[in-house]
Amino acid sequence: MSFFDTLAARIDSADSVVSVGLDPDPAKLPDHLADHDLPRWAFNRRIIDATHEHAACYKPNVAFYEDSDGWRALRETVAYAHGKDVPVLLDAKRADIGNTARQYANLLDHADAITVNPYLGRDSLEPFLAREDKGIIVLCRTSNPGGKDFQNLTVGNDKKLYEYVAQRCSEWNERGNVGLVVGATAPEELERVRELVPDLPFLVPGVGAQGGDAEAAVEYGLNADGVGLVNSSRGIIFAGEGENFEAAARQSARRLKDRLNRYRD
Ligand SMILES: O=C(O)c1cc(=O)[nH]c(=O)n1[C@@H]1O[C@H](COP(=O)(O)O)[C@@H](O)[C@H]1O
Repeated sequence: MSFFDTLAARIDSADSVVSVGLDPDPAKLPDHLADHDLPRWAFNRRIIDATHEHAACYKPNVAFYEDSDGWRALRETVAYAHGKDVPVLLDAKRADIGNTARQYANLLDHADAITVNPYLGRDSLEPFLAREDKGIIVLCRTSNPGGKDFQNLTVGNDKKLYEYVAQRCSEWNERGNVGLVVGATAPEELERVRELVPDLPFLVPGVGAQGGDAEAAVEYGLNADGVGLVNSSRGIIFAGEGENFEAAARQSARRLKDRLNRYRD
């Protein structure tokens, strides 16, 4: 089964397009988890318990796990999410020259989908694109303020770089496994990318802590089949503090789900 078929089924069963970002910043973890063998895993387990019924997907960003305990915490987290029937999108933003990219693509042995960056070109993505059953989600127009520095430059005669990226990715979607990252903080670009590539599912980060446009995220982030994801990380996992942080996370995930569902067909 392809990643997007799995995701479509999950969106349907959870009635949700919420991607819960698992970015367990060690500086923000509740004190009572500090003595745990793997505090990030202890935190994620509680977050997953609290939010899984509202989650279409979990999106751990590997930046929060790139140390020896972190990789262990990530492995436990992925297995636990799968145990709740929720797919996992590894936010790694990788790509490199061919032989290195082949190694990076092995990350997909541990997850259902991955984010990659397109700036080294087609061959740098090929080892990822070859994984037919996995989702390959390519950065197109990112949500950060500097997203416009390069991505909005006009290249060639009349197109923005992010527009080229969208069109190339659509051509590279020979196996039906490609999606795009387009931030909710750039609603005009989001609308434009949807116009250019009507069929690709988008991962739309930037709602919640970054203040992006939730309505645009749903209107343009989902394809005609209603497949796509709207991610919030800090806005959900750090909604509360202290011993009862899970309750606030649950409420925040449910609220985001309900809010986004108001804009779904
Ligand atoms: O690829 C991403 O997920 C991503 C792309 C982008 O343009 N902007 C963006 O914020 N993200 C990621 O989405 C998450 C957003 O986190 P919050 O701002 O806490 O909701 C982080 O893991 C970011 O790295």
